[in-house]
Amino acid sequence: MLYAKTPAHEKRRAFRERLASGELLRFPGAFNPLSARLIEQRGFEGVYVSGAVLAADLGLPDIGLTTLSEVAGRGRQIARMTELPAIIDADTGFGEPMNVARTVQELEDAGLAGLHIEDQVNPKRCGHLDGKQVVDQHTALQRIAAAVDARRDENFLIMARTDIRAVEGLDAAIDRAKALVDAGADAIFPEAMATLAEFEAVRNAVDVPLLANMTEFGKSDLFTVDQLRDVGMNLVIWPVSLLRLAMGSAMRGLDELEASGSLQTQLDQMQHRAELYDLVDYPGYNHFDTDIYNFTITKERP
Ligand SMILES: C[C@](O)(C(=O)O)[C@H](CC(=O)O)C(=O)O
Ligand SMILES: [Mg+2]
Repeated sequence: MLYAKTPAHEKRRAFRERLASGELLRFPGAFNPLSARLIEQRGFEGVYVSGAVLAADLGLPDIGLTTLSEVAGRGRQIARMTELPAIIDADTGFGEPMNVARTVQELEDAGLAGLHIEDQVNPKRCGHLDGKQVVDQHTALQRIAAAVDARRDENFLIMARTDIRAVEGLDAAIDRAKALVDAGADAIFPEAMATLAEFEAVRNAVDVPLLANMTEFGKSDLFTVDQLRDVGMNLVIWPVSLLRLAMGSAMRGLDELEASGSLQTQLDQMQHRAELYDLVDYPGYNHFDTDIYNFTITKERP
């Protein structure tokens, strides 16, 4: 009801404990607060808040146009809806190391369980596109050191993402991952790995938890959870997938509506009113006022 009950520090503590166990935790990307609830209801271990989705939601490309306030605001709306830990994409940290420090504190205050900061230059781009550029190692490490220094909850996860694989190759990615860990990163997000063997090579090089990005239409094949577990990954995200599914479904629905003038044939594609009301916990509001939930909804689709 209303919001999740688990306080942020407790979500972070439990998240760190699970991460330390070495298991693979699955974090689909929530494209809005309601979808975070769905991710929880469907049995996943956490929620990812994607920068690409945040930008796309506003009709913007993913090139660093969104502001820290927008990102923190959306992160807060999503994190408070679920008992699960939510980790958020902080892009390049919104500027210089001092901006990174402020970013960490804002996102901590917003109730997130952690974030990732990447080593791209500004303007950044999706990690699965060609033509990326990364900052020098010193700058990349400064960003992470500033992030680690700024957090107030030691369980707030500071993950370093490196985009260097697509620019300078796997050896450079391994070197940078090691340096980022030495700078204090709690976890590494090796972006745009081409094969499972590449994930495995990073696994063999560092001891901290590793994240695999299973974004569609990118540089990585869509490996299964079992395959990623076998090569020692600890977190997997499907950052934009729910938005892609929802928008694909919306496109087909609109085409049908435009063509036939009715959505009657689409009902079985839709979340039923009863499912929606269950997700937003209508019955729970009787706690305040028993006049609120005093109706029944038939679950059959006409
Ligand atoms: C993970 C990512 O940073 C995101 O913003 O969700 C993107 C995803 C995408 O654009 O497909 C990325 O750079 O991989
Ligand atoms: Mg991103």
